Amino acid sequence: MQTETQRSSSGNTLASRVPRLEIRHLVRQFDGRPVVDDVSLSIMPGQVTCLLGPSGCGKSTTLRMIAGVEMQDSGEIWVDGKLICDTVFRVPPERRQIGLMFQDFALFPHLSVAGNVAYGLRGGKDEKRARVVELLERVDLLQFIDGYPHQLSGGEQQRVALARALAPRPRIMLMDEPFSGLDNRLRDGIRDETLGLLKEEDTAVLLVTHEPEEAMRMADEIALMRDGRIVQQGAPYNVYTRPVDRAAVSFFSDANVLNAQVNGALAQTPFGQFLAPGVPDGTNVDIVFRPQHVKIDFDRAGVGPLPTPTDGVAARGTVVRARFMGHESLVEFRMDFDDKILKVTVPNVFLPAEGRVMWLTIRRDRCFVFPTSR
Ligand SMILES: Nc1ncnc2c1ncn2[C@@H]1O[C@H](COP(=O)(O)OP(=O)(O)OP(=O)(O)O)[C@@H](O)[C@H]1O
Repeated sequence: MQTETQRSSSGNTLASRVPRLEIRHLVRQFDGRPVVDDVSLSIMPGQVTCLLGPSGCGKSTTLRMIAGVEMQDSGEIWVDGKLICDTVFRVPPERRQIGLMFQDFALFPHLSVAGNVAYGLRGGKDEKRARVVELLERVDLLQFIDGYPHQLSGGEQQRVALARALAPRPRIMLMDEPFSGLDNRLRDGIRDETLGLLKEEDTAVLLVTHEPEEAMRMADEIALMRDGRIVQQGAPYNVYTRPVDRAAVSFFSDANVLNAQVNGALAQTPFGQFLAPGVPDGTNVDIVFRPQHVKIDFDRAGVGPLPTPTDGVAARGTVVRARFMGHESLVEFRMDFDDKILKVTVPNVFLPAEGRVMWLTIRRDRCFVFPTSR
């Protein structure tokens, strides 16, 4: 039975609350191994969700099931409140109104730019031509309308591919590492341009990437995937600042780890005590913090800074290496208390000499305490 929401015309408030794309409990196994394991997510019109995770975690397989070129073992795919695929019913890929943009976007070499963009379009000649012109104008390539792919640079070809994917006004765009073939200089501009166009068209976007920076730059929401499962989902800021576990911290940046044991809901370390509320006595925990959240202080005749509530106790270390990284400096310390290396980043240029003794404190509000999983 149709719901009120499904019947309402697109654009009104009722319809806009229905996810453009919703996948429910998708599972896909290969050789008895689940590579996509109970994945669910929903994306609203005009929203960009990034499926982010390391190589082999099941991102592309998820995308292929949504596109309809791979069948799930179980689970459902819904578009605009209508079921398009479960294990018995299946709308074929060409009728799903889903656009695809992959890394090897392969324009047809024998077709002109106009021919490429018009490829998936239906309708009369004039109507098609008007849409091609409109899109080439928007990607700023109208002057190449009668040119051929081999006459264009990589970035220009990518923009033609974007115009081709957008031409039939797909409701959903699936993108699999679409920018990884481009050099850094071009990439940022094309990413922003692509995002602008997709938002204007109110397309729901699922972008697959293994690069956290790309996900942070593009996504309204990040779904962090590992071993076939979504382990965390939310706005980039939340995923970055409230990671679910140690691996989630490390996926976004370098991470330092202190090991400690909990006693009376406190973990005792050379940097002072850390709260571990609700963690039973005797539990081993990892105290995880990013290099940018360590403060460096000078040694004053063997004495460091006094303890403070925000930064805890200072611990002493010796510089083993300092490197200028462009917008920051990375300094590595060998700590007196365990002989292990801690990484610290400092804005701009800070390059203390190797062998110099200094004192480190950690911003306690930026530390994460997780039970050790080993
Ligand atoms: N047709 C297939 N037959 C057997 N195994 C497969 C098949 N397709 C994918 N796999 C396996 O499933 C796992 C997930 O692959 P998938 O391509 O979805 O990962 P991914 O996260 O997209 O990785 P990448 O970022 O490297 O593309 C991998 O171990 C892969 O080898």
